[in-house]
Amino acid sequence: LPGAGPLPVYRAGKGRTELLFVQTGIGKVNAAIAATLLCERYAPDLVVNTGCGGAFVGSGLAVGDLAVADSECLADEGVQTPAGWRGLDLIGIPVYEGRGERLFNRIPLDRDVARGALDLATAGGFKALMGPFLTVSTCSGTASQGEELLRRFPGVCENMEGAAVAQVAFSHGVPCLEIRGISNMVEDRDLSRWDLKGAVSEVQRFLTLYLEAIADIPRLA
Ligand SMILES: O=C(O)c1cccc(C(=O)CC[C@H]2O[C@@H](n3cnc4c(=O)[nH]cnc43)[C@H](O)[C@@H]2O)c1
Repeated sequence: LPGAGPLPVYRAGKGRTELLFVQTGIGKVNAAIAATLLCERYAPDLVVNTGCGGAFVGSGLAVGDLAVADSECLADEGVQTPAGWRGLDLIGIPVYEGRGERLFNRIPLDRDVARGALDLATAGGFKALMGPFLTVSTCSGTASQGEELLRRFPGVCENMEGAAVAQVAFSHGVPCLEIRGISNMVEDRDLSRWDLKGAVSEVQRFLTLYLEAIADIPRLA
């Protein structure tokens, strides 16, 4: 299908449902480009954002679990003041303004869609939890950075794309689901404790089930 430059769009699906796939690449800019392309060119009924993420200690999540976002957050967009970090409300300029809403750091997601995905995951035997996600530009490689982020905002896991996709979908009025496999804990960086492949394959296993459930298509696998 027509993509944008190096960003191809793949189509799949049978019956009345069309599934479009884009690999965003890492970070908020790539994610926003991909989400904008999908929303502008294809007017989807739902955007699903997936990948892996790092779980905060104390969230109840462990490596290999699934995390469903009930909201997203631009967790490092703000001001470093002598008295500590402050969010965009200090500047007073929202990242989005429209439909009676002024969004600073927190980006809403569709709670019914999130709840539906969580219920399906739980019923399907996945270990899954729902909560707020934090999006960062710098992957937290220390436990103290994780604690700093949780002083700013509540969160169960961090990632590097979610708030961008959520903001683009929200501004287009398209519901958005974000679900990630947990690849690591937010702790002092130790790659021997990470499982990127396991996290991605677990969330892909769930999404196969999810797409069969929401779309009018025969079994995908
Ligand atoms: O620290 C490293 O050397 C390293 C090696 C491989 C991959 C990474 C990543 O940070 C993957 C980033 C990618 O995955 C998401 N992700 C996964 N865990 C985290 C995290 O703890 N904090 C933020 N993002 C994470 C993220 O959305 C990226 O797409 C690092």
